[in-house]
Amino acid sequence: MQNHLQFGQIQLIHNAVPVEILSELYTTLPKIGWSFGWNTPSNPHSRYWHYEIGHGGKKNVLDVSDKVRAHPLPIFAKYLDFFLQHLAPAGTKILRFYMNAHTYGTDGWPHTDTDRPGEQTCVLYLNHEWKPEWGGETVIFNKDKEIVASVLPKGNRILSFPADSLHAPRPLSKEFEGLRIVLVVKLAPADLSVAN
Ligand SMILES: O=C(O)CCC(=O)C(=O)O
Ligand SMILES: [Fe+2]
Repeated sequence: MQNHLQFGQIQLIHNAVPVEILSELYTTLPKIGWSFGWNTPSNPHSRYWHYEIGHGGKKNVLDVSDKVRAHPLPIFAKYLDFFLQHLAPAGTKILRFYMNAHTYGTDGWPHTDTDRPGEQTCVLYLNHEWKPEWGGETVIFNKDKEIVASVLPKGNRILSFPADSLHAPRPLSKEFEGLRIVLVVKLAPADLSVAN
């Protein structure tokens, strides 16, 4: 089914990306110059690894697709085009586009991605293999701060959820010796007012 991503829903899309795009992403990952120190305003002390592609911050309401397409590594434009053509509803705007990575000890923290209602976050997981004992789930909370979704970061799945809902990447266990990598795209629907 095409363009089945729905704003306002929590959705987990399996085998989300075609194998050509996925394998190019995997071969690109070792070339990424990660920088350490990214954090979420809800806890500036909880820092982790980050690689910026779209250069849109939390307050951004403008489409950053052109910046993604201008990135020197062409795979990000390929992912973006696939995403817009096959997953996102017509007219979707791309507000943010980046990669994050966590190692053991660099805990995620509960946060919202925006205060503006109607936007959506899509997390593509980029670890080939994931074992339950490694932890690192993404959890999503409801308004009563109860967990309503908990998803293991298995490669080639996209978790899509309303960007103003509280969520967190959970800590990794000491057994996990690698990088837990995600490519995150934040979206606004075609008809969303950008007045706020
Ligand atoms: O890594 C995750 O599971 C979630 C990422 C996230 O919440 C974010 O980048 O805003
Ligand atoms: Fe987030």
